[in-house]
Amino acid sequence: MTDRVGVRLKRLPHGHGLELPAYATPGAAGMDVVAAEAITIAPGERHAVATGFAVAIPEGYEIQVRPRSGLALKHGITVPNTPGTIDSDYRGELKVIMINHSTEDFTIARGDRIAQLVLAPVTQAVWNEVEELDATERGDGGFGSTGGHRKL
Ligand SMILES: O=c1ccn([C@H]2C[C@H](O)[C@@H](COP(=O)(O)OP(=O)(O)OP(=O)(O)O)O2)c(=O)[nH]1
Ligand SMILES: [Mg+2]
Repeated sequence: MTDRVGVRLKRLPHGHGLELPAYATPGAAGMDVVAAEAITIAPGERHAVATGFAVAIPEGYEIQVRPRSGLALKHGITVPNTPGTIDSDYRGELKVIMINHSTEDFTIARGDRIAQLVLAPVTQAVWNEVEELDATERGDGGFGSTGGHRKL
């Protein structure tokens, strides 16, 4: 059974009349979020698209702003800072940064589903500074040290 967590949401004046972010299917991880403004994003350009609402996420959670795969595959439209981070103490308008990686203008109408929001638990780290770290088989090998993407 999926956990459900209440999140306070405040519509801003330009958000009235819009659909609230919603899960498209019962098992969806993300809520599709709609644009509160109409905008055309030219090739290579980016824009912080208004959503028309602000939220107060419970402490211990964040919202991740993720791209929609359909927009990415069909139109080259994605979220350059994916996953965008909405902090639990942020009270400003939630915005979706979108970038057009295609060679054609991409037009967003008010009410279009532009991205998805995932509520996720947050664990904060506390540093325990030490002189030496424990040894491992990998050690400091990284960035392809175990081999490339294709076995020759
Ligand atoms: O896609 C995003 C990313 C961020 N934000 C808002 C909510 C978030 O809590 C705040 C700060 O985001 P982040 O920490 O990613 O940006 P920053 O560049 O570190 O700015 P700041 O110094 O304000 O933390 O901006 C959005 O509305 N959409
Ligand atoms: Mg920050």
